[in-house]
Amino acid sequence: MVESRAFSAPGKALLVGGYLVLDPKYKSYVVALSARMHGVVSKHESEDNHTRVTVTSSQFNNDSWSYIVEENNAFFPNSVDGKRNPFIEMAIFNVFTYFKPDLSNKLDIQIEIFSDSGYHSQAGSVLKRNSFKEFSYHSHSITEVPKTGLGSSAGLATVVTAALVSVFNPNLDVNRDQDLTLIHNLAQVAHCQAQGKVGSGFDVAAATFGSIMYQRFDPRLITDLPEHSAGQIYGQQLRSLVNQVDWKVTIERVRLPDQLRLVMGDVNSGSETTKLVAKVISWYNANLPRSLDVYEELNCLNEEFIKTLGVLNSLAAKDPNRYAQMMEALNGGGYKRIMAFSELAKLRNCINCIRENFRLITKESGADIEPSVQTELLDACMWLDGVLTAVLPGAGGYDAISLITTKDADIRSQTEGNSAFDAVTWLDLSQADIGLVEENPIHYQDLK
Ligand SMILES: Nc1ncnc2c1ncn2[C@@H]1O[C@H](COP(=O)(O)OP(=O)(O)OP(=O)(O)O)[C@@H](O)[C@H]1O
Ligand SMILES: C[C@@](O)(CCOP(=O)(O)O)CC(=O)O
Repeated sequence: MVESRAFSAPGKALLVGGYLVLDPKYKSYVVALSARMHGVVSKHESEDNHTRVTVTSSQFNNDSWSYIVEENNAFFPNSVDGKRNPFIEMAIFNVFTYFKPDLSNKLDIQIEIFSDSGYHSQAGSVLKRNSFKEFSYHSHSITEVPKTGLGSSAGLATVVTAALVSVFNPNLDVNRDQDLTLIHNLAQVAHCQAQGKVGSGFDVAAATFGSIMYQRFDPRLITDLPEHSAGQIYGQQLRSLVNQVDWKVTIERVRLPDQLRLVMGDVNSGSETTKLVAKVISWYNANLPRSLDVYEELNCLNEEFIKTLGVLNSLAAKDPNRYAQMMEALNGGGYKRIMAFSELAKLRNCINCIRENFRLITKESGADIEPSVQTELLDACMWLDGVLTAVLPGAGGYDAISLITTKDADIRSQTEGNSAFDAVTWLDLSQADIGLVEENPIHYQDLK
């Protein structure tokens, strides 16, 4: 019998810290989501004289990417049919290079990818399920299906990395921090190289560790690695970076306060983060020192927001009566009653001021971080019963919006038939703080 293993990793919403988190000195707050990316891996003896890795994503018009990997080609994956996926390629390259496996017995490694519905707009998809899981099947390839911005590429890089690590280290245990750190470091390198070295890595960190307060590592750790073609030298430096170097990254596990939850709404559009980042960086550089003042102010607001969530968290445990009154106020108590609670007022004021600063950057940089249609939508959300805050997560723009609401808030029924919310599809997902987990491979069989 062929032995399989399966892993899954969550999507993310960066609630505060967008853009600033690209600089290691600023903190961000990332919520991991119930929408997850899954990878099921099996290892066979190769039937020809090659080691092969084939990754299939049958949900997307039977997409598949097949690579031959050889030591004498410095483990650089060579596409069998010219079809390429940079995230998969860089995960294969870095895991093989790290383990430097003896490939005299040729392997045939197969990885099946499954992604939960929240990652992509669902128009025209068909559900297939078994008694454990259900997934949406699309008639188009992965690059043609609109995404919601939950970090599918980070999830993919993380599960493919975990799957391959499990092939070369059968004792892999994702409940051990040391093993998680190995996967995190390798997946960061792979994702960063595949993405063109622009991201802060918060998405890979959340895919691995779950909901976190995140401060990034120095980007030079990865950009200073030698060219891939450097072969052995690349391998030595990669192993040293992954095993020995202190990344000086802050990853502290967090959770939203009790009785609060995250609601995400897809606006069916999507934004290109790399283009937004390029515009913001050029605005920042052209407007120093004023732009630094804007960032410093944003940072104070972000820190205040993160701190106040912590205060709410302890209040829920220490003073449950007052906490219950706060939840009641949010559930339709009206503006005055909500703002009478200093912690709630603080959280709302922080978000209002953060949004104001991003509208200023939007105007001055030309990057659509909070375009006016989204301003109207977020403002409309703030009037709904049960809503504490409404933000554009991450890079902003036209990716899904994020609300923090009470657990009793019924956003769907309050917005149904209201033209202010015509553009929004509420996603069927919530926060789920856990990062990478091992799954049962049987749960992915016989989907109908
Ligand atoms: N289920 C999947 N199967 C195979 N490849 C996938 C899958 N999901 C995502 N990908 C890869 O990730 C790419 C999308 O990554 P991209 O970084 O643009 O979006 P994202 O990570 O979902 O969103 P964001 O960066 O806004 O959080 C796809 O083009 C594809 O290469
Ligand atoms: C703009 C940025 O800070 C956040 C991007 O977030 P998202 O991928 O749009 O959710 C970039 C990054 O941190 O990688």
